[in-house]
Formats: sequence, C-alpha cells, structure tokens
Amino acid sequence: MTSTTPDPVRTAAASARGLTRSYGSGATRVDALAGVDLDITTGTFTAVVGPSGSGKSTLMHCLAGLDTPTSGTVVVGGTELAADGRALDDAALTRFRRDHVGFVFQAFNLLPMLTAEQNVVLPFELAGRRPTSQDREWQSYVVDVLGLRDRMGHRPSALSGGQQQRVAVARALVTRPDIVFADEPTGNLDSRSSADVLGVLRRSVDELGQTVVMVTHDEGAASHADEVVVIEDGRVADHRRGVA
Ligand SMILES: Nc1ncnc2c1ncn2[C@@H]1O[C@H](COP(=O)(O)OP(=O)(O)OP(=O)(O)O)[C@@H](O)[C@H]1O
Repeated sequence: MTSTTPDPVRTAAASARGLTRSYGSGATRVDALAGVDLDITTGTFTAVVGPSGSGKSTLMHCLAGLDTPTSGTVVVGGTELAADGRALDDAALTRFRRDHVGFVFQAFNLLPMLTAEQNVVLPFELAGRRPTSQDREWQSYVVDVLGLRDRMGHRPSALSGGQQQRVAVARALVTRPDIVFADEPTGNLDSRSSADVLGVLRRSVDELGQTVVMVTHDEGAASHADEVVVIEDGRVADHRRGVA
C-alpha cells in the first residue's frame, strides 16, 4: 500500500539528512557540521541562530550549494545537491544556484558602477536571458513591495546601507528562486535600517510567498522569523516556532 503522507524531504523547500562537513584532517580536523537533520518549510521565514563557530554559515553554504558536504543528503527545491557521498559537479551547482537560489550577504555585494535597477536585473544577465513580460511584472511588484521605486536610478553610493540591502534583497527575489539565503543580512546596519530590511524579508514571505533562511546573531532579528533553528556544536539543538 502506498502511503499518502507527503515525504518531508520532497515537500520542504530545503532538507538535510545526516549532514556532516569536516575541514582539514588528523589533529587539525574540525567537524563544522556533525550530523544535521533539518527541513525548511516552504513559504516560511526561518532564522538560524547559535554561538560563534557552531556551524551556521557552513550549514547555509551546504544548503545553498556553495559548499559540498563531507557526507549526508541535501535536497533543495526537489533537486538532490548531495547524497551518499556524491554531489553535483561545480558546473551543475553553479547552474542550480543561478536558477533556484537567491543570496543576500552581510556586505550587500552590489556592483558600484551599476544603478540599483541594473543590479536588480543582474541575475537575468548572468543567466543569459532577457526578462519576459511576466518577469518584468514580477520585478516591478518586488520593487514596489520593497519600497524602492524612487531609488532605482541611483548607484549604490547614493543609497543608505538599508536601501542598498533592500536592493540586494530585490536582486535575490527577482528570479523567484525556490529559496533565499541571507547570511547576517543586518550585520552592517544600524538598528533602524536593520528593522527596515527585516521587515522587507518578512514581507517577501508574507506577500510574495518566498522561503527565506537567515543566519543571525541578533535575537531581535530572530524574532521576525516563523521558525528558529538553534545550531550548537554542528548539530540542531532546537527547532521551534518563532514569535512572528
Ligand atoms: N574553510 C574552512 N576551513 C577550516 N575550518 C573552517 C572553514 N570554515 C569554517 N571552519 C570552521 O568550522 C566551524 C564552524 O564555522 P562556521 O563559520 O560555520 O560557524 P558560524 O556558526 O557561522 O560562526 P560565526 O557565528 O562566528 O559566523 C568553526 O570552527 C570554523 O573555524
């Protein structure tokens, strides 16, 4: 008899099973991830918290296809990035990231010579495709939701930190990725700009249906999330519903 219970690994936006990542060997070996089992629910905002060095960034890099696990399984948007010690090769991972994953970094990573608008449409250029009319409609909607309409003609140097990060969020959302990863997105921002960017990530989940995973040190930032994953010593120590 076939079970009607959906397989969480297939229905989650991202899943890890038995995920390990070690660096170095012998006496200098570090087990950054020591067996992580995790499902990121589609359409939720998840905060990943934990002490410095606990493995948060390593986990995110493995889930995002930026790093290859030592062992274990990673499935993102239904695609197996790694399983049974085998992983997609670099070219396939690059394609996968381009088509399915959005990133927001602490340092914004906008190109200074391009306007906000040119930065936002960069993912299309990198994919070598012209945005369709549907893409343009979505882009326009994202820009409005993020409150960027009147800033699009400016270069990053003419924007505040919070505005720059909102442009980076728009760039991450423009191709409608399966999942957006944000690594300390408010780490370089004052409290007001932080609240602004967190509000925007929240809206991308509530109004655009995005799935967002954010690493943060900031308890206040985590309070915007639907779910909070606590990492300690390379393992999931707790996974609870947030207060948002
Ligand atoms: N490329 C690497 N080579 C060697 N060790 C590494 C590498 N990347 C991470 N580590 C080690 O793996 C462990 C986990 O690091 P990771 O950056 O994932 O932690 P983190 O929880 O994100 O820390 P932080 O909050 O300080 O950013 C640490 O002991 C770190 O020193």
